[in-house]
Amino acid sequence: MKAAVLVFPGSNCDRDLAVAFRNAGADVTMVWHKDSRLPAGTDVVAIPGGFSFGDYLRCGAIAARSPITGSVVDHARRGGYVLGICNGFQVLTETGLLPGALMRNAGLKFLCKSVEMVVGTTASAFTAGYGKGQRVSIPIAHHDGNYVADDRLLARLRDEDRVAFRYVDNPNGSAGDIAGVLSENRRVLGMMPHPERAAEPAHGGTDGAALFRALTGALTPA
Ligand SMILES: NC(=O)CC[C@H](N)C(=O)O
Repeated sequence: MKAAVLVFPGSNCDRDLAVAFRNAGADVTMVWHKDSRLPAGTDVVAIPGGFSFGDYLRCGAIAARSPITGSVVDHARRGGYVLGICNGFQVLTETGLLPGALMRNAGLKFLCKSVEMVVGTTASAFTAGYGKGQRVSIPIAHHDGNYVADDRLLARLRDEDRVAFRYVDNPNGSAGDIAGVLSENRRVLGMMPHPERAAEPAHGGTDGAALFRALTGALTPA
């Protein structure tokens, strides 16, 4: 399975994300945002956390207009997989690949801690390694993680079983306690918590590793 990890000026979780994918058995290529094409045969595009372009304008807004992003949108429209974590989730809402928006945390503070989440659905290549309703503990580190969606969108996400993760104790004001959402075809996932920061025992927790294992396993030919 081939993963392309994007790197923007200000990305700071790109190498951790690459390590998590490699440990799961993926073949990883780092891709600078000024490239306009993804490596041939890319199965998954991974958009890492950080502060792309210093979070100017809105988090992820400038990265959503980088040369590589057009190829990411094409990849997703062709049915390719995309994983956006934290700033990556913000980029995905800014491109329109995922609905809703990420606004300032309700408490207006940067939050950096581990949070409990519940797995909302196992019906995706990202979440198939968990049990439905399973509780996982994964770190967050953001100031704009407040997921905003109107009632219609919330009902739609719920009816289509697209809420991948929910906070147990909502840290940032997110609508519907949503911590991660899937696209309509279930191949694009955006999530605020960082599974790559809970992927090996030295991190203090390994609940994030199942995501990388499940995704890599699902896309690796037998
Ligand atoms: N860790 C991150 O990706 C941070 C995301 C974003 N820049 C924020 O603080 O909201």
